[in-house]
This record gives sequence, C-alpha cells and structure tokens, in this order.
Amino acid sequence: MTDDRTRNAGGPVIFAVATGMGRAAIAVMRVSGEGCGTILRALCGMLPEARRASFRPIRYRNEILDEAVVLWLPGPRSYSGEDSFELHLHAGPAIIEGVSLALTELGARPAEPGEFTRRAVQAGRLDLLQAEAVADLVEAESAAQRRQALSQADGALSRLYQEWAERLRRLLAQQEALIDFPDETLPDAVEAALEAERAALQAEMALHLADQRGELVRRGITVVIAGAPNAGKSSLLNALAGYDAAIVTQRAGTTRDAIAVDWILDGIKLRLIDTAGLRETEDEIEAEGIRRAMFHVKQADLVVHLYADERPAPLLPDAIIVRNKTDLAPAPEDVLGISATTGAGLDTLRDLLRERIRTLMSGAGVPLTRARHRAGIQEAAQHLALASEAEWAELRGEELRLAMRALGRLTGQVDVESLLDVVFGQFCIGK
Ligand SMILES: Nc1nc2c(ncn2[C@@H]2O[C@H](COP(=O)(O)OP(=O)(O)OP(=O)(O)O)[C@@H](O)[C@H]2O)c(=O)[nH]1
Ligand SMILES: [K+]
Ligand SMILES: [Mg+2]
Repeated sequence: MTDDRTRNAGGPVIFAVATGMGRAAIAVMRVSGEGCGTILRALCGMLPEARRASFRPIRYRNEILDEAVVLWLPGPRSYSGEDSFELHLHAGPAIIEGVSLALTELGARPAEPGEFTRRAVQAGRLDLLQAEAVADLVEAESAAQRRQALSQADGALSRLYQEWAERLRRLLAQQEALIDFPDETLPDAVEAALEAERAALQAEMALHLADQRGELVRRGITVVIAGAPNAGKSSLLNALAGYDAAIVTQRAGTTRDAIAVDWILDGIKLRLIDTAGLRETEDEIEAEGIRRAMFHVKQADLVVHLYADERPAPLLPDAIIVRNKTDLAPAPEDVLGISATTGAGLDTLRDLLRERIRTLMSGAGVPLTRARHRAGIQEAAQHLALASEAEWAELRGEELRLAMRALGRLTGQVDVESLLDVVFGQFCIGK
C-alpha cells in the first residue's frame, strides 16, 4: 500500500448528504475523490489533522455558511479508499444548499446512488458481496435482516465463495498436470481423488442452493391468507396486524385486490397477504381478484387456509387449515380453531406460524442471500456437473475454468466493471 501523502487518489470529486432527508439536527455531507483536500482547505482555511474531529467555520466567498464538525479522511484508509472528508452540518435546508453550491463551484459534483461504495469496490476495499451487504444493512427492517447483512458485510459469504474458488483452482492445476501423462500411465488413484473433490464441491454447492434462509430473511416470508368468501380472512389479517388494514363486511366477495401488511414476528420480517374469497363467479372484477389470490397462494412461503363452515379440500398439501368463528360453533378436534373477532386461538396460530418459520429457516452454514448469487452458484455447479461428463481431460479443465469464472463474478474478481451497474442500481444516494 502506498503512503497517504503521495498516493494519487481516485475519481472526480463527488458529494452527497449521507444522512436521511427530512427534519433532523445534523446532516453529514460526505465528499470523496481526487483532490478533495484542496476543496476542504478552501472551505476551512486549512487541512485539519487526519482522522480527528475538529470544529470549524465553513467559509465560502467571505461568508460563513455554517460551523461544522470536520473530518479529513485521506485515502486509502477511508470508506471509498480515496481522499475524502465529512462535514457534520446543521441540517437546515439553506445550509445544505449553500454548502452544495460551494462544493459544486469548487469542482465537485453530486454523487450517484451507491457511488461511494462503488468506489470502495473499485479501490479493492470491499468486494461485490460486501457492497451488496451494505445496501442490505441500510434497508434492514428486522433483526434477522440486520444480523445477516452484518455477517455478509464482514465477508462471511465472500470467504465461502473464495474457498470454493480456491479449491477449484487447485483441482484445475492437478487436472492440467494429469493432461501431460500419456494415457497408459495415468495414475488411477489420482484421477479418483480429483473426481471425489469435484463431486464434493458440486454437492456443497447443491446444499447451499437448497437453503432458502438467506433469501427469506432478505425479502421477508410471505404468508397468504386464503379461503372461501366470508371465512373471515380480512378480519384475521386485521387481528394479526393490529389495525384495520382491510375492509371487513358481511357481504361475500368484499376483498378483491390482495392486501399486504408487513409484520415482524420474533425478529423476522413477514408479509401477510389477504386475498379475495375463492368461489365461482360471474363478476369480472371478483374473478380477477380470485385469479390474483391464486397467484399469491402459489408464490407463498406459507398459506393459511381459513374456513368458517364446511371443511374444504386443502388448497395445497402443506397449507395450514384454520377454522374461524369458534365463538359461533366449536372447531373439530383435529383442526386449529380461532375467532378473528374475539381473538381466541390467535396465540396458538402465532405459535404454529413460528414453528413453520423455524422449519423454513433451518439450515447450516452461510446462507445465500440474493438471486444474483443463486444464478452464479447454479452456473458453477452446472459446469462442475459437465466436467464429470466430459470425456477428454482438456474439456474437463475447460468446464472447471468456467465454474471458477462463475464464482469469480460473484465476488467481483472477474468482470467487475460489467457488474457494477447491476449491483449499484439499487443503492441510495450517499452510500
Ligand atoms: N362471529 C364471528 N364473525 C366473524 C369472525 N370473523 C369474521 N367475522 C365476520 O364475518 C364476516 C366476513 O368477514 P371478512 O373478514 O370480511 O371475511 P373475508 O373472508 O375477508 O370475506 P371476503 O373478503 O368477502 O372473501 C364479517 O361480517 C365479519 O365481521 C369471527 O371470528 N366470529
Ligand atoms: K366479506
Ligand atoms: Mg376479505
């Protein structure tokens, strides 16, 4: 690593307010890029000691814009890896506007979403998996999401994928050494050992792919309430959510649009979805509602199949059948009974949901968190499978190389530039 003072630091200077919009006491203006020290000197009259908070007037064109806590963070030991600084300003809009204008006139430009983190990736301070985890941390709503994102930001997933890539690299090297052997002298034991390692890697990837935990935690677990009209589905949604999210009336066919409510149960984010009552209907709008209801049932992680009178045939084999309106008539012994209006049985229903969630979330090792990762691991596993089918050692080697490439693309060791837009499209400004 080069010395702080001699290093030539990064891209054009960018700036953004890194704290949230809206009324607040303090706004942190983040500035990063080559030569931003000159801008800081222009605003503060001096370059403060590195990595030490100091309180300074911020001056531009002989006017004091604010008094701020100033942090000078020379690269490469900064978030972006470039020379950067932070101004902790009073959060008034006129101050932010004045400082933004000054920064622009001094040669900086507003940052694009995720641009600071993008530069951190380009400077090699974070890999792509860690950068994605930063976006997840900013968005985390549940404790489980926070824990998962922190672990990924810490590099847990990167280490797993790098370990696989390293094992593939060794496999490939040994495979290539074998090519040099004439056929008749091929050592069988060596071949068998290589095949065993290839199969082991493929099996580990298959296990990782089968594990739904990470994606479930990230996007939340979808619980759909479905059943006949007037079963009390909307009443149940309202009772679980704790407020009147959906319209309840005694008319069958009240709910048409699916109604989604976010719900945190034991630190895990759930989406509860209330749907249109399922029945044959001539009504065009209701029919569309029912079509949507079936769509949500098929996409659901868990389905609560609610009924109030006749016990229906199960919608899906693993749907949770629940009988409502036990205040009017008791439920059969082998079915969970509740009353959405009195609240009877709701605790038992919550416990049952917890249990089902625990089953969904069981798994070992580091969880896979995104569709992008799933696609990459799937690709790697496919090439590993093709490698075992290949007749020639050269072809086998090529498949191993392609598997390695697929893994490298996940962390950004391969094709990093082409992936940056995909990964950073979803970031907020100031990160
Ligand atoms: N006695 C009693 N009435 C209930 C209970 N739950 C719901 N109801 C009543 O049943 C009727 C239908 O309730 P909804 O919640 O609208 O039923 P739904 O399944 O959403 O109906 P659709 O949206 O039309 O399919 C309303 O009059 C509710 O007040 C219950 O546990 N006990
Ligand atoms: K109804
Ligand atoms: Mg309803």
